[in-house]
Amino acid sequence: MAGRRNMVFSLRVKKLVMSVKNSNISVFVRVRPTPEFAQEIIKVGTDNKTIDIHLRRDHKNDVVNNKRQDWSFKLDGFLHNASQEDVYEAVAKSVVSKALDGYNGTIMCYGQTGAGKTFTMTGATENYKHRGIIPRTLQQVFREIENRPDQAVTVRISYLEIYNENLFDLLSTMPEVDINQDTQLAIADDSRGVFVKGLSTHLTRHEEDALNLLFEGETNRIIASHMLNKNSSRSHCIFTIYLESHSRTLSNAKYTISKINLVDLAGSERLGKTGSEGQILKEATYINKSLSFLEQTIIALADRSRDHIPFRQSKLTHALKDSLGGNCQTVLVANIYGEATQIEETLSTLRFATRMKCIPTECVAIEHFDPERTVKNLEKEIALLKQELIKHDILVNRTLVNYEPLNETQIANIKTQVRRYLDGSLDEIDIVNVRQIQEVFNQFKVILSQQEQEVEARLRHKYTVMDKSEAAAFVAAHKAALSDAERQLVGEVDGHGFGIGVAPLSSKPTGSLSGRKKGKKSKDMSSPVAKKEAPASPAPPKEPEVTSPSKTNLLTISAKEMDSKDVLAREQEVASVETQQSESPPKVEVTRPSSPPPKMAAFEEFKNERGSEINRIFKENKAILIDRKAKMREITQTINIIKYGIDNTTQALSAKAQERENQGEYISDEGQTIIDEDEFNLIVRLKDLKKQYRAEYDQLRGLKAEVQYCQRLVDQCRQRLLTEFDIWYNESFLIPENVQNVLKEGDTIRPGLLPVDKIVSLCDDDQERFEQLQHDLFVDQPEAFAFYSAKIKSDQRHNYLKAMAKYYPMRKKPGVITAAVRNKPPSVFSSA
Ligand SMILES: Nc1ncnc2c1ncn2[C@@H]1O[C@H](COP(=O)(O)OP(=O)(O)OP(=O)(O)O)[C@@H](O)[C@H]1O
Repeated sequence: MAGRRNMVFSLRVKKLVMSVKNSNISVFVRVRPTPEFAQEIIKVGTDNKTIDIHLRRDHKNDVVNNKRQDWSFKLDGFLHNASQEDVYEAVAKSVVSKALDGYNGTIMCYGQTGAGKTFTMTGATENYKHRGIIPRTLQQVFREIENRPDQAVTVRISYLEIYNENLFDLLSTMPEVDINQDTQLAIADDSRGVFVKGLSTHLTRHEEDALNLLFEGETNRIIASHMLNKNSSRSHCIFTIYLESHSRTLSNAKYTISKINLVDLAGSERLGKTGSEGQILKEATYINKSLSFLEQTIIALADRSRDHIPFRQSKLTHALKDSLGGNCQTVLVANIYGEATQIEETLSTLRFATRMKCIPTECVAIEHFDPERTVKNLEKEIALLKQELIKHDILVNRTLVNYEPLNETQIANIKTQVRRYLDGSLDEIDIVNVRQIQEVFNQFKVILSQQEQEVEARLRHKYTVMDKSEAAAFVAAHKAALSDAERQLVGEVDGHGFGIGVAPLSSKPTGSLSGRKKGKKSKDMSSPVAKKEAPASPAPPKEPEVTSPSKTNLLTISAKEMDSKDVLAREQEVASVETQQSESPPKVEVTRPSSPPPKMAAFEEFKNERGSEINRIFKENKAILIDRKAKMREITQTINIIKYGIDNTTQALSAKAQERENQGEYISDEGQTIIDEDEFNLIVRLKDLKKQYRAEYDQLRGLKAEVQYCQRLVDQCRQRLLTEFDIWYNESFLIPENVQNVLKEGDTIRPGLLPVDKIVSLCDDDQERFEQLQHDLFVDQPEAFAFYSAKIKSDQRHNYLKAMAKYYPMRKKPGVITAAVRNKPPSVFSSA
């Protein structure tokens, strides 16, 4: 479990996992030498790994378990009467060796007080042979370092004591430790793993340095036990060796970090047995607690289904978090007494050891990368590759190619080249190197994105942008409203369905059934519908003045063209309006009809009025379409005639050939077949016919493309005409004029695009109030009219904007661009 968690960690920090070793914690049992070894009770298997405990019923300790007599434990080795060296060989040697390869290692001694834990871990100082695992480990570490000349290994050491849940730095007395530093130790746990905050670590270059630290720690342990009145054997001690191994080859940026924890646990005997009290009781309580937490942690670690491991329950388990299985080679030495009298604690120790053995390990060596070395290596590599490239260029006669990053001048040059290439003044852009190619593409991208922005800006300027749902609603409404007119008035390709007449804006009729504002727009009161609604029309409509472009050129309604036409038209109209305002006598005010006219009649008027220009284009395009179709028919007929001629001639030739065959062929001296004149003429004719056929067919193909193109233009015109009509109709008959006036200043929305019911309902109340005010004020205070009028208009405007709030964002969003062109005159809402 812990191993899996460690794996996740290592991947997160992007280190390289060299190899994974899956196994369990190794457990050895070491018996303290005794002449009274209980041979009948403790039996060791021939494999030296199996330990059987057999208790006789009459044994005085059978109170331990009077039901069970036999226990069997399977461990990794039984060390009886083993020398310190043998113990080290069996327990520690490979762990230490692996630590230098980057694997973490932990060796731990567990057992009852006096069973030999400290002897095993630290050993005795009187006799060199009795030195324990720690001094031997230090020796092995420095020897192995000496044997690895290609590696630069740094060794650091710390020594921690945990006594009654308090942490002590056993090396805090070393001269290099800053005594002013906060000595409060705390176990911390972050992405680097577990460490003790405030614990001093000491760089050591020799075995002797390291041993000094060990002894300093041991001494401090004893002194502290006197000063603080604590029993040194009642604490847990963790001696840690930190290793960091770099390659001496500078080009190798990989390095490993590992640590070896050497743990001497406090005596594990049970509280009840000691019958202790006071200080001893307190110590025993802490030890028991921490050891039982250790046991719980071990049980949890052994259970692969457990997600949570209670490491933080005690200082000991927390400090050993990354040393108990997981990404660590862990070895436990279970120290026991050999005497029968201690069998109870021996059994307890063996049970603990067996549980420990179940903890899985997934030991991983992690390679780190030294960033400085990596950068240096890459720089070297780049320099080398550049040299290679220069040599290569010389060999293929490509001199003076620069591989450095492009400077601003070079980029500007490339930009100019790309622009010239795009406008056609440069045929090719010579390839120089990869950087230049990349910059060329980059410039293409820049230009493309600039153009996209420009196009979008132009479209936004020209069209009202609606979001899709609005557009769909609009189209549906549009279709419904115009279905009658559409069926009857548009869509006939022969051109008879439209009353097309083009009236220049300057010569617009003066009256209109739409009853629009005086001076804003000419009114055509002579239209049939208008006559019904307003019979006193003052002027008949003028004949439209057609200024058609050359018939040989197709008329398109590309956005650009329409723009220019619209601008021209608007300018003309403005001029016309100004002229009317300054020169013409005031026209008779024509009021808007109380109910909107039928759309069919209105459409006729529209085509003569605002829609005249587009109607003209539509008509001309359709005329061209009809002409091209007629030509297509003609050519098709011609082709059919030629085909008929080809078939006949081919038949005649076959007959001639058959005749020749029947009569016997004449062969010339050169071996060629001789034919008569008729046959010769037939061949010539067939050739001519085929030539004609090909020519006519090519012409037909061209015409076909032309017809398709014309058809598209006609369709576009038709659609545009309908859309404009719709807007015009709404503005002219459905949307109250005051609403249009109010919105005139806002100038960004055309009312023809909005659902009419919404517009009307917006201003009903305001309109009523306004009329009432007008009435009252004109009577009493005519001079206040402007003020109140402005106020009312402002209120109306705000009401409108409030109601329209939901329409505003949609114009900012990219969406469907509708054909509601804003720059067609005259609309109080339209703007260029
Ligand atoms: N294998 C051994 N060979 C010789 N002497 C030993 C051996 N094991 C233990 N002893 C001796 O037994 C005594 C108690 O051993 P030690 O202090 O190592 O026990 P301990 O388990 O560490 O006890 P504590 O829990 O009190 O620290 C010491 O005097 C030690 O020298």
